[in-house]
Amino acid sequence: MVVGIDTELASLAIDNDPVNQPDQPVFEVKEISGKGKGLIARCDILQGARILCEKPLLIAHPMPLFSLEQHLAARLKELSKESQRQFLTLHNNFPGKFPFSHTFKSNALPCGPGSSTGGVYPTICRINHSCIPNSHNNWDSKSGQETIYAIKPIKTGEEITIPYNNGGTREVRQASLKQSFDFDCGCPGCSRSPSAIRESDVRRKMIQKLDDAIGDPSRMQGRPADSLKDCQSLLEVLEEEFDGFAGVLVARLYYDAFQISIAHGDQARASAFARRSYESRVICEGEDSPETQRMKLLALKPATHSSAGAFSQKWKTAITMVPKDLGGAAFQEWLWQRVSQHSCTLSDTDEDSNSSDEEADY
Ligand SMILES: C[S@@+](CC[C@H](N)C(=O)[O-])C[C@H]1O[C@@H](n2cnc3c(N)ncnc32)[C@H](O)[C@@H]1O
Repeated sequence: MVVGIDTELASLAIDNDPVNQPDQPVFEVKEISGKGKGLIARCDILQGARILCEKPLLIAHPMPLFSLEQHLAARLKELSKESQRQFLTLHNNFPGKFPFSHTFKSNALPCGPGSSTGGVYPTICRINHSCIPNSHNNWDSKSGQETIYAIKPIKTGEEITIPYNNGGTREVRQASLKQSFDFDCGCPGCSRSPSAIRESDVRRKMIQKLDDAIGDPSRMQGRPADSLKDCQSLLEVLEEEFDGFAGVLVARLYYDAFQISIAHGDQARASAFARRSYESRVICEGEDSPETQRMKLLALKPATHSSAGAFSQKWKTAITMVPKDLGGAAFQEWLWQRVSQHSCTLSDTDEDSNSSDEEADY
């Protein structure tokens, strides 16, 4: 059975409001062996719960060290005594000359993905890095705040962690953390046995390879079924490497699957992929984040996307064709149907770009 517009989604607003009361934080700041201070959960925290939300003490754009020192000194004077104390007691990896700049650099988080503007926060900057993080940090441009959401269930006593870098093999991650923050990562991912690290490195390389292939527009145009297959494979590798939900990486891959589908006219699957991206974003950033809301809108109206039908209409479906009565496994089968019809994988050689794609309406 198929039904019309997804009224369930239209009225859906997933509630993951703060678990955190000002007088009862769900974490405590503690000394952690080999890492300085860190945040430890004081109770079990549910996946998708908002752990913390803070305004920056200071923000700064990239500038030479000397100018940054002057800029920070001036801004610091404008802060309350308590905020000054909070900044001055943050970790400094490079003590000595330029204390304000080096404290800033040891702690700053980008104000949004890819932003060169950085911000420092009294408590969020106590959160240590993990290559297999259990939390996600996100800049909310509307409220001008950084938020931290639990992307996995966190047990009482467990450390709350976020990723400081973009991944890669252990060697690549260690080198980038050393260069940017001057520390040797001691997270669970980096402390695995040599054989487990080798296996992890193979997965990390596969993640990179699949990501590159998915982002290739000519492949998306000429061999969309293979691009979708790569999305499905990426999902599996991410789950294995990240011990379950891989956070925003999953939201992004569903958005890629959305784009592949909608560019070939498949509104039904595009809507279903956007919905999954929306649900993943809610876990990572909450219901009200702009990206979450964008995914929700695309799930409801996939044809409004700028690349709708841009490559072809050969997979054309109407949004009303999303099956409503299929259970988990059967829905999965329907969702990735175009993948299972085509056995080609990343390792296969390139063939005639359209040879594996059918001209059929579903
Ligand atoms: C933003 S601060 C985090 C809070 C810091 N631990 C503190 O005491 O305030 C970043 C610093 O914490 C330490 N750190 C963070 N993650 C770590 C990890 N995975 N392994 C070892 N040290 C880590 C490093 O010294 C790093 O430069």
